Amino acid sequence: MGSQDNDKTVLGKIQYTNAWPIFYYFEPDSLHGTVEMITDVPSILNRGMGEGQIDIGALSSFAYGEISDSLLLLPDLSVSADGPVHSILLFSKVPLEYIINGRIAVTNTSASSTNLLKILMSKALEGNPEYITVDPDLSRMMEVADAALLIGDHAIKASWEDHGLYVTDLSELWNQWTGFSMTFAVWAVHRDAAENKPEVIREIVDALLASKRQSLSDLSPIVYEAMKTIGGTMKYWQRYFENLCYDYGARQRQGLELYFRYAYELGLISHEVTMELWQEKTRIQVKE
Ligand SMILES: C=C(O[C@@H]1C=C(C(=O)O)C=C[C@H]1O)C(=O)O
Repeated sequence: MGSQDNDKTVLGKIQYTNAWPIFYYFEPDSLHGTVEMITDVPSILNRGMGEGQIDIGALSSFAYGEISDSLLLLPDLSVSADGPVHSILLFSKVPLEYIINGRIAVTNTSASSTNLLKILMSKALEGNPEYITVDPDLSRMMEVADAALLIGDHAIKASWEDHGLYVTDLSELWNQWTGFSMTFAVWAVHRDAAENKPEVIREIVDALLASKRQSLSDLSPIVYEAMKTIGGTMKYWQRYFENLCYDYGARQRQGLELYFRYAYELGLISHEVTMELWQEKTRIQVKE
């Protein structure tokens, strides 16, 4: 697996604002290796990782879980929230408890959030709704369903509209129900790319970590860019980015382990997920 061209490394970048801090100062042209970027919504990147066109980069945590055997998790990188996330939102005509056996339209851009919804509906609310997967367009979704799940910038823009719908933040619901944090995106590398070109991968990981550090030390360039391209106020974006967590430590790992366990119990993932860090693998290789 991985891109067939050994001189080129293909990197997946999530186009939503929630992932910007990790990519904002990442400049592929400044690296020694040749790195090609593919920027898209999570579901497209998930497929690229799964089919091997993408070697390294961001993907839905759920998609990582599905193919964890062929991937290694990159350290200290994620899009997580320990409570509300503000951009994984279920819009409904009536309060949540009345739609647990209804019809829910879910965005075709997601994997983690659609499966989080299934876990919450089934295990927390003991419901069994019908799901339809469609383009992320709130008014169209509400024409064909009782509720609509949007993620990323689609959810953010819809949350600013005056549509009179109930809004449930799925990350907040997960946190209230389990007490755990939720990780929506992780960064991972194909095992063969990690093995065949360790220097390039090391350089990419260092550059992503450096971008994250620089972004978080002063959010204002990202905040202005978000205002310019998406809209909204400075205060909104400052709070939005400050509320997200970009780390991947014990807290995020525990939340993700629980999420994968529930996904397995419900048959959403066909196997139990074992998470292996790229760093651990490198250390083992160094010792050998
Ligand atoms: C926080 C978010 O997380 C995103 C949600 C994803 C999913 O549902 O599969 C994937 C990547 C994340 O960037 C968001 O979209 O708002």
